[in-house]
Amino acid sequence: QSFQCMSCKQLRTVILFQGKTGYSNPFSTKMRCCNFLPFKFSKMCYRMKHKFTDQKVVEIDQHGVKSTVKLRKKVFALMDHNIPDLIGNGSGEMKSKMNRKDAVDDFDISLMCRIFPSITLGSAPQVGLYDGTTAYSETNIISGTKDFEQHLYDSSLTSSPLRKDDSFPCPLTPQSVSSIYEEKLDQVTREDSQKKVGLQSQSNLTLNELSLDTSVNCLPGLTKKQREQLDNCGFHTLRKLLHHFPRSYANLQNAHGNIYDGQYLMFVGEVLSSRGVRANCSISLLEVIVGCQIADKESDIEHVTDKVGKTRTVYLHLKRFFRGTRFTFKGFLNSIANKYQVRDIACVSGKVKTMPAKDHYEIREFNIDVLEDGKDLSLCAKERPYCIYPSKGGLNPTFLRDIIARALHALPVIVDPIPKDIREEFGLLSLHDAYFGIHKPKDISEADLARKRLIFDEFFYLQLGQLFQMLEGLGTQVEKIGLLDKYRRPENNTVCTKEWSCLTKKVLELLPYTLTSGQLQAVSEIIWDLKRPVPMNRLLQGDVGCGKTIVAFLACMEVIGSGYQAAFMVPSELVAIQHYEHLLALLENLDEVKFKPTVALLTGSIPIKQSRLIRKGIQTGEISIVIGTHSLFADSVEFSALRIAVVDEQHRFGVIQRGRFNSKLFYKSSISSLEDAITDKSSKTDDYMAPHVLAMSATPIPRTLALALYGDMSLTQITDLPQGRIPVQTYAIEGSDKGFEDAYKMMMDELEDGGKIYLVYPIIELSEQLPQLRAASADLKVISDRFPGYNCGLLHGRMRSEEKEETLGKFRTGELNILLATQVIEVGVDVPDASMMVVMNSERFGMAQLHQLRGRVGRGTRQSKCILISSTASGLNRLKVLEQSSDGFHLANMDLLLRGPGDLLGKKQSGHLPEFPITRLEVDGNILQDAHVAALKILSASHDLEQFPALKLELGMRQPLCLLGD
Ligand SMILES: Nc1ncnc2c1ncn2[C@@H]1O[C@H](COP(=O)(O)OP(=O)(O)OP(=O)(O)O)[C@@H](O)[C@H]1O
Repeated sequence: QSFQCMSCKQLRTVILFQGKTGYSNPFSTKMRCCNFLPFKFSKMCYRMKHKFTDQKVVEIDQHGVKSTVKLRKKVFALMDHNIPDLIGNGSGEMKSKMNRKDAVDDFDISLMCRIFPSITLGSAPQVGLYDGTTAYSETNIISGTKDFEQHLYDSSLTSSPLRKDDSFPCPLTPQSVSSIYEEKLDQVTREDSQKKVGLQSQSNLTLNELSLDTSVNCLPGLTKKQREQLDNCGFHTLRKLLHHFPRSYANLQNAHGNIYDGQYLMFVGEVLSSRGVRANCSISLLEVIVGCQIADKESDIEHVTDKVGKTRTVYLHLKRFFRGTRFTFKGFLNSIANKYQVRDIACVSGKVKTMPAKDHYEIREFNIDVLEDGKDLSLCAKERPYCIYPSKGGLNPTFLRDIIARALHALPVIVDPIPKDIREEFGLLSLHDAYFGIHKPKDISEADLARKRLIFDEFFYLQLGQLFQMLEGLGTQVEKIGLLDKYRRPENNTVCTKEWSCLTKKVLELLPYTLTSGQLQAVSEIIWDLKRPVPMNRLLQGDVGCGKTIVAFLACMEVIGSGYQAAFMVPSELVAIQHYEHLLALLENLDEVKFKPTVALLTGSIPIKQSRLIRKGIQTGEISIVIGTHSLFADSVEFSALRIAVVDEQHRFGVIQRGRFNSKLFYKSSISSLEDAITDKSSKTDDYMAPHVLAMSATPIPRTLALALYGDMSLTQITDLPQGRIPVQTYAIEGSDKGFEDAYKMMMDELEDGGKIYLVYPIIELSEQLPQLRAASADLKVISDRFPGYNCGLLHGRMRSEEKEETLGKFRTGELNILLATQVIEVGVDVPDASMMVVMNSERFGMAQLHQLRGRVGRGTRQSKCILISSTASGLNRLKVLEQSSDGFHLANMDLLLRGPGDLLGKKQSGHLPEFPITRLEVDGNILQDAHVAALKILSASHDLEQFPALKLELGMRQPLCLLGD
């Protein structure tokens, strides 16, 4: 394509050059120039009637095109000459056409001019970069109905099954298309469903073909672009689409009567205006005004549309602000404003704020959904929930709603892998009905039932997967039946004290206190498990200081009493040493030497020679219980007859690691030397069994969460505290000068009263980056000076193990009165007479962490105090919750309700939490129990799920988490 004296190629080069070098934003301009401008210009060159263009180009050409400078000049010349003149010199007709929106023929130069800001239109000021680009951005947004209508229209020209009659093609309005489509689809679906029922009962093949995992491509009317977009957003299958659940349901009659400031309300009304306004150079605003008819009284709601009851109109001013220069361009403002057209019927929800004018309300944080069947205002009078979908990956909710509706229609009726009798027993909808109920509920109770069914599924497959995996790991049918039996009747799973081993009973007698009923129950449950030929996998939960350690010790004694070994793993060396000493002290009083188990300590800092000896002792069976840190995992540690592995503070080790003990199988070859001294040999028949695992957690988490997270484990909770414990008095104070003075005064009172104080710091050394944080070592002198006559010590993670132990020992014996420490003391440190804790910069700690820290005091019978100093006022509110309760379970439940499971468990731990797209663990816990029972029923009927092929298939599709470790 050439243009007289200047070839099209030359022209393109010129424009590209200009694009590359001439604009202030070269990147975006370059892209636009490359893609768009040359094409448009080449088209322009065709227009021979533009004589002026002709003339100019000839004139420009005389400059020659050899040097770059000349080339640039040429372009500028081209650009600087008014383009309307260029294209329409002498053609007033053309100019007037350009002003008429619909008159733009094959070449829209005005649009091009608006896109490229340096092209000026006459003497008009330059226009914004995004101005006029609405049309482009809009075409980028997938518009389901539009494309589908197009498809319908196209297919109507061919012999489409959806074609209504022979009068096609005719001008189709969106409404007519929509209704034709619905009508036809309903008809087709009904027929299809009937066919499918028959087919499904005939062959399995059909069942697979019609499964939920059919590709979305099976949906009618999808364009190629839509398919791609669905694919990019992860909607590959019908299941994926149907599992895009509504975010909420709009109750179409929510707002009525008086409306007050701050209420969260839902309205349905008509869009009266929508505009995008540029407030200043960097702030813009979208304002949509919606007029809604609301009933004056609740009883009048039904008559909103028939106007029988008393109604009034309220005006909602929806305002959304945008900050940033790029949001102030006209194109952007037009595009956002055009999303809502006058007379659209929209469902609006948000927090209302009264405006000075009567019945006018402002909503700044709002959701607005244009109703697809919005023309029917009578919707307002129907008790009909309206699904509000979240958008995903750029797909707008309206399109998603439409496509989900199509997926529903394509859904086979018999799609449910859960047997009918199980559904009936637990009052569940069929899966088909559940999908309809959740996406197209007739009323909210139907949506509720549907939700229940889908939540049930989430729990059920998780439980089924976990139990199935456990059963797979067992060798014999007897073991499998035993395991299922255990889960089925947990209340019977206890062994009374009389039946405990002699060693356990003797240790129990040595205790300076009596066990609480929670502790007794826990030991009985664990011993019941230990007596079984199936490896135990149990989680022992309890609040800080409830006495879990002794429960675990007794469990260890039980297996040692039967001639086996025990391993006790803790998260820090400090705690390992403490437990070691505690156990030695306890066993010291054991009279009969033959009963006395050999206790060893194995941590990373034990000299190599000594640790070699210990490992040998473990291997030969001389050592019956070893307490240590993660070094117990090392491959070099081989047990002679490991029967129980206690994993303390399991959240620190993660879920997978505990499985590693399973590889340390019991070997019969070398039998413990203790064996001869033992009388109880009851359970020594099973030679190659993985050890029992008892995991302990001092971070109480609600039962539902624990079951979801550790579904493969039995759960024991100690909910009581030893007698005489007085709740710790907690004070949250601001770290002002006065706050510190108050804290120091309380500390002085405590010291004078004979108490011991922990001072907890977030860091060891002062940090330049975080000057607001107080540091332990920097404060040592300050505190020593402040409390003359009292000894202060320092404890932190960078100290060597012996130093730490020495310091803690001094604090324990009372040589030190104040211990300045970091979080090292958070877990397991037990100094029963420590009576006060002051936490500096408490806002830096999580709630669970603070509760743990606080648990270091109040472990004796003395009234203890905990002062939480916050350096920010905002952090103080959060800390106030701790002031009100010292019950870990209560705090965990509160936390779960307020923050959800992710925040409660923390990033690392919640990573192990299975995904629950619809379940809210904080409120749906009750369904978990049903799901658990149902899973047991299924597995009891068929251990390998062979009788339930559909269930097995579904289980495979859902890929439950492997929680058992390696
Ligand atoms: N039944 C009881 N009566 C009185 N004191 C008890 C009882 N059980 C345990 N204790 C004592 O309570 C203190 C706390 O026990 P332990 O260290 O076992 O708690 P814990 O549950 O492990 O707490 P943490 O998770 O904070 O370590 C210990 O000093 C222990 O000796």
